[in-house]
Amino acid sequence: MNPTVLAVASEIYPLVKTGGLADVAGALPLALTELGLEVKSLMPAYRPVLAKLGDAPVAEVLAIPDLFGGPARLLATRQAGLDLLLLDAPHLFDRPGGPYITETGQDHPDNWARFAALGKAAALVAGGAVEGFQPNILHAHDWQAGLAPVYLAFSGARRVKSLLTIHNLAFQGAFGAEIFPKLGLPRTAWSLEGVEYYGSVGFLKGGLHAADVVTTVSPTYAEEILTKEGGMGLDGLLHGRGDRLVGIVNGIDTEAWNPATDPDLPARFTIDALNQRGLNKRALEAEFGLASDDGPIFCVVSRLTWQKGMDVLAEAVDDIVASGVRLAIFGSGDRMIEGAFLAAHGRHPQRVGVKIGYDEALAHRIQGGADAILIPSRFEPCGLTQLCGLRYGCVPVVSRVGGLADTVINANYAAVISNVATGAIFAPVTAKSLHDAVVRVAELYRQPALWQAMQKRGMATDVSWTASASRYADLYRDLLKEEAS
Ligand SMILES: Nc1ncnc2c1ncn2[C@@H]1O[C@H](COP(=O)(O)OP(=O)(O)O[C@H]2O[C@H](CO)[C@@H](O)[C@H](O)[C@H]2O)[C@@H](O)[C@H]1O
Repeated sequence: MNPTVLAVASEIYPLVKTGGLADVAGALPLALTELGLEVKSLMPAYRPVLAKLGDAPVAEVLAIPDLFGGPARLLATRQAGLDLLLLDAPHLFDRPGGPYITETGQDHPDNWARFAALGKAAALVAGGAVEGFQPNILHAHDWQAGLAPVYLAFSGARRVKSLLTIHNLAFQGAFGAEIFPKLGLPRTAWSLEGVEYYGSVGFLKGGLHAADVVTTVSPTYAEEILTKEGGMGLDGLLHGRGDRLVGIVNGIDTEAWNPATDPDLPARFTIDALNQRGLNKRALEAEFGLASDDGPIFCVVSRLTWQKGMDVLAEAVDDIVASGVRLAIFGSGDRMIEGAFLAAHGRHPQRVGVKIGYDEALAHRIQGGADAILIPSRFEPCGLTQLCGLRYGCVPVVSRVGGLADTVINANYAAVISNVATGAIFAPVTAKSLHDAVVRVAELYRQPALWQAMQKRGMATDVSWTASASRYADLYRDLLKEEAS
């Protein structure tokens, strides 16, 4: 049986994005479609999403008279090659602020209802509520879609198999027990096998139990979340899933991230015309106000948070500068960390360039001009920026965690002499070991033949979705076979 997939996510690039989840939810369906699968993606019709639709034809395909306190409908449309179902529920989604937080940075107080509504709508679609579309696979992403497999399981629609993908176990969607009666789930769902989680309602927890298969975004992260340190309280449950927990690394959209055609780059380049990259580096120096010299520029494109180890980088900045390299730091997040980087810029105006903000085009210009990208994450389910770095000849320097360890080949002695290294891996995540890694990589940079070979190997690495999308398709097929047998 060919899989027909309903993908459910709270953010999808290019419609709305707060992080890597949106990239995956935007790119995986396209890769699956290339493999011949039918995929529709369900997401909330946030105010800016509706504003972005422009002239695209939109059809109402389902009316839901009361969905958590107001009327809702599903709108079918196409955007950026994606077949979309938008959950239009104005009382939940037509408001200012981001997908999860208000304009003043607080969680929307009714997030439980907003994302329960997403899960409920997904189960309705899986149950055949949209004429002409009967999925046999429901693929939910992260806690915001965590209740989709739960509603599905309790709806009795056993013909549809479900997967839940964990993009980040740190976000679990836990809410007070008082919301349970409002979820419309049977009483039996208030249990260890249901949504009950240490006396509260756990959206992710419920989904991890209810889904037929749980996946996460790299094999190493799939192992890490089985440990006490990495499991964030869910390791016991995940252990219980046995071989129903699978790690599949992410890819990136290699059309959007193509240095040969990238409209955002001052100079486009290829493996065979790598010297063109130098123009981007000069432009980057100018953009970040860095002194021009023949040493390397290490960059950051990241949420500036504890997860990403950005506080550790802030601690290491002075030593890194003392070793002769320059830094171009871009991102936003934790105010303290932003402040620490701005202060470092104050101390070393021409050695540390800092920009606070969010800008896709600038992310491309940085990856296309810097020599190396620093990713000192404390944990990293997969990571996408190291994949972009590989593709753009921006050598990744990463901590040995999660998907970072799975996608970069460390330039240790053996890897260097056998010509397989694509970057550098360090551990533990401390200022000292990060600094040591920077020094080690800067030494490699000073050996141009070796360095260029490493850049080229990175650029030749397959970071597309092709292989991973096939693995998801195989998983779907295996699940459907179980159903048939
Ligand atoms: N200031 C800025 N301006 C422009 N673009 C910026 C930016 N800061 C970050 N980005 C972009 O946002 C994305 C972030 O990707 P990450 O893999 O770091 O995801 P994140 O930690 O959000 O998500 C979680 O989900 C993803 C997807 O599964 C996992 O890879 C990851 O490990 C997990 O933590 C990248 O596309 C990056 O280029």
